[in-house]
Amino acid sequence: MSQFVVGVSGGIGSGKTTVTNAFAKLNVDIIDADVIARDVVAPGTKGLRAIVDKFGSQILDQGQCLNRRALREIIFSDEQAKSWLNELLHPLIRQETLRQTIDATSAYCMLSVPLLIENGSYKNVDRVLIVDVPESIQLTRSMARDKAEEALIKSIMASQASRQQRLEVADDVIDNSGNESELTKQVLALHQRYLQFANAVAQS
Ligand SMILES: CC(C)(COP(=O)(O)OP(=O)(O)OC[C@H]1O[C@@H](n2cnc3c(N)ncnc32)[C@H](O)[C@@H]1O)[C@@H](O)C(=O)NCCC(=O)NCCS
Ligand SMILES: Nc1ncnc2c1ncn2[C@@H]1O[C@H](COP(=O)(O)OP(=O)(O)OP(=O)(O)O)[C@@H](O)[C@H]1O
Repeated sequence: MSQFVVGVSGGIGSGKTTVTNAFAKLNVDIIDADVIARDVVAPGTKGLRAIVDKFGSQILDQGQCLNRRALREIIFSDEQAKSWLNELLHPLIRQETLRQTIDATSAYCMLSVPLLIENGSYKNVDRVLIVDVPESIQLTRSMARDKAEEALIKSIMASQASRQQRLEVADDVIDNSGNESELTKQVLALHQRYLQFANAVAQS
């Protein structure tokens, strides 16, 4: 198991995946809750069976996989449906996240969790890294990436912690309002810092 765990979070479209991809290039093991959230509803899983029982087979696409866009539109306009989905998936995601964290072998590893603040899991990591951009950038980048309506992205943002709440628990902040080369500089500096922390823990 890695000696040191950095929890990474940020609102929708802030750049978590872009940031963790940059750390992965430096051979840091990444455990990504969004990726795990997809695995636990893959065809044949009990997660997908429960979703089909609840919403009917119209929630599947033609290839019998989960139609994620359709489910996204349901849960971010129906509070009860969102709570139901969270209660189904969050324990499954937590269990698999823990398993992958134990398996990580890099000097330090990164746990990328969109809801790190909301679900309290920031208390279980050694350090909290927040990827920060103004809300206007979250909105434009998410809309461009997902070809989504402004109202949908705004309703997802409203269901997440605020920028202020995230910054309050941050140990480190990446400002991702600039271009990718400005991002890379910040990643390289933090990588050196995290290696030092991991070494200090290993020697203690
Ligand atoms: C609703 C789903 C099917 C939409 O899938 P889609 O491929 O369109 O989006 P994706 O999974 O890439 O999520 C995009 C972003 O939406 C936000 N988001 C997703 N789920 C939630 C949630 N339950 N609450 C608040 N924000 C969320 C996060 O910022 C996430 O990074 C999917 O997000 C999902 O299964 N959500 C429930 C599980 C969950 O809470 N995942 C995120 C935290 S682990
Ligand atoms: N510095 C940047 N400049 C321009 N575009 C960027 C930058 N960083 C990220 N992006 C783009 O913004 C979009 C959102 O980034 P990314 O997918 O990494 O965010 P995320 O936090 O993982 O999002 P989500 O919460 O929705 O999973 C992507 O299309 C990405 O390519």
